Amino acid sequence: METNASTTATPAPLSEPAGQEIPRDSVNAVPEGSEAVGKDDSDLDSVFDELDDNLDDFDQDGEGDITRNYNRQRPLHSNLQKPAANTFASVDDQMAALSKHAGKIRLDDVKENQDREKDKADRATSEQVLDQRTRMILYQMINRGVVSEVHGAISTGKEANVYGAVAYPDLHGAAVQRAVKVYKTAILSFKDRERYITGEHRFKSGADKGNNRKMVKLWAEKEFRNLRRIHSAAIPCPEPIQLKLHVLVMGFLGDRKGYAYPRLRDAAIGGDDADQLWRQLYIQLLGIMRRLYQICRLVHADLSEYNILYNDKQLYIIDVSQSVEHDHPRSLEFLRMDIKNTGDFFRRQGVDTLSDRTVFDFIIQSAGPVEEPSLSEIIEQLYASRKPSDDDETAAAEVEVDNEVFRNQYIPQTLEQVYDIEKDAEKIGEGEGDKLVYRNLLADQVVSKTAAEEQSSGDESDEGAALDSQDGSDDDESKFEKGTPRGKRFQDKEEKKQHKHAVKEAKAEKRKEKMPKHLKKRLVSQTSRKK
Ligand SMILES: Nc1ncnc2c1ncn2[C@@H]1O[C@H](COP(=O)(O)OP(=O)(O)OP(=O)(O)O)[C@@H](O)[C@H]1O
Ligand SMILES: [Mg+2]
Repeated sequence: METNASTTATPAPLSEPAGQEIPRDSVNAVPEGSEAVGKDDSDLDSVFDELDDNLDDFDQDGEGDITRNYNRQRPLHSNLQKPAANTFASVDDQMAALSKHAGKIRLDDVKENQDREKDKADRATSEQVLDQRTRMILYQMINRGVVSEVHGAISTGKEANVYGAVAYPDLHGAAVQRAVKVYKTAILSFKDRERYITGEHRFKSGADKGNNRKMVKLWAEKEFRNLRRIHSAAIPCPEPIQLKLHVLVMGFLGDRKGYAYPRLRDAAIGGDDADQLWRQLYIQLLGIMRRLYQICRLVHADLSEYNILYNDKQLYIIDVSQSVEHDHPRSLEFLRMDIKNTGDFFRRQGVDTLSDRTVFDFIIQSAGPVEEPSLSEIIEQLYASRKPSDDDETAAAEVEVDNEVFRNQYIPQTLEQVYDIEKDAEKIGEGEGDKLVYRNLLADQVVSKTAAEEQSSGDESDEGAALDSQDGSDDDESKFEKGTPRGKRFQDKEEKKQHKHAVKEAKAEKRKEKMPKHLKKRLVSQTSRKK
């Protein structure tokens, strides 16, 4: 049956079925460090190593509709490869069969965004731009109906190209736009990206620096998983649709004609109420950042006006391949960078921004709401509680100074990294724990697990599961306000306020006397080590 030697050498099919962990170390039959693409058939084995999962692929992430639609659509694809035939076909045969889709990849069909400068050189045929493996993956996706046609590049970047695509998920339905992100496999810039992977528990096996192709696959995987989480948390972002090696298909953020929404940087926001809208968008973004952190347990780590798309008063988060878990050893540092970059941008638009420190605390503080409109209300309260200054200029200068200090402050991520534990412990003992930059991470703040964490804990194996936190923010808060009686008895506002005040005072009193257990433990062990 198998006449072709290269097929005999094909490794056992590695499937990436629906909603399951994507294998971290899936082995491609690619020699280490090999970058030449399409040299021989064995090089394409990894593309064809999932021959029998044609239909399963559609069922990921609760994409049951797509499966149904696809099945309904099957008669249309009269010349579809049958899974059984597929399984035994040689790579050559499959390539020949799939190549019939060549005409459906028309990269010269570029939808240019008026605001985006696009070089003529970007327009190119798929043969010139896409390597053979990428083309095969796209043909396979076309064969399976994930996309029907791939059009021109929406963006050509250093690390990835994003193409517009069209799909017909419904038999007689309208076309839907999709975006296909193709990571470039022969790039060096991925090398600096290791810092995002190292320390990430989801990628314990780490990055194999010797093999760019594996590295790039890891990035695509990371982006796909992060998108799933973010999308499940109902944070506006592209819907993750399918991943195959270094090719990621996602929902298209743009209009029906195939024009992508502009990046926030290019958004045409003008008119009389522009200032108000910019402020509104700033507040919206702070809420998104908090939700990312608290619900998705992620820090974007490359958040800026370049990785946010804008349409109709709504921000969309994109480009999340480098996003890290909040227990990543450098996540707080990345968060601080995100706060700085986005804050700088909004300040340039004339928005009166909060200080970086205030934003940082707002994002990482586990207590408090994670849903709108409560999020925006809290932010307004943060504005209202700012120290009054004589004039705007003084206020801005003060914020600038505080930002500088904050940006240069050392942020310990774990107690292991606390620079001078004795001194910090003393501060806490003297009731000055509030001055510590990591105060929101101390045991008395992170009471046990937060509601958000409870909701999302264990979702590693079920990333697609809804990280549902839609229930009222009051409920969320109640979980944090340990010991705060709620209900009718406290409905009276004044009484409630007094009670809150009393609890706060009692807590402060307690803090004065009590050193957090883990700090104490560490102190004790340190002292005993010294002896
Ligand atoms: N789902 C999408 N819908 C519409 N446009 C998209 C989508 N995803 C990405 N884009 C467009 O493609 C551009 C690049 O995407 P992205 O930021 O994810 O890639 P990148 O990793 O930054 O690539 P590079 O760093 O190589 O430029 C975005 O600025 C955006 O204009
Ligand atoms: Mg980007």
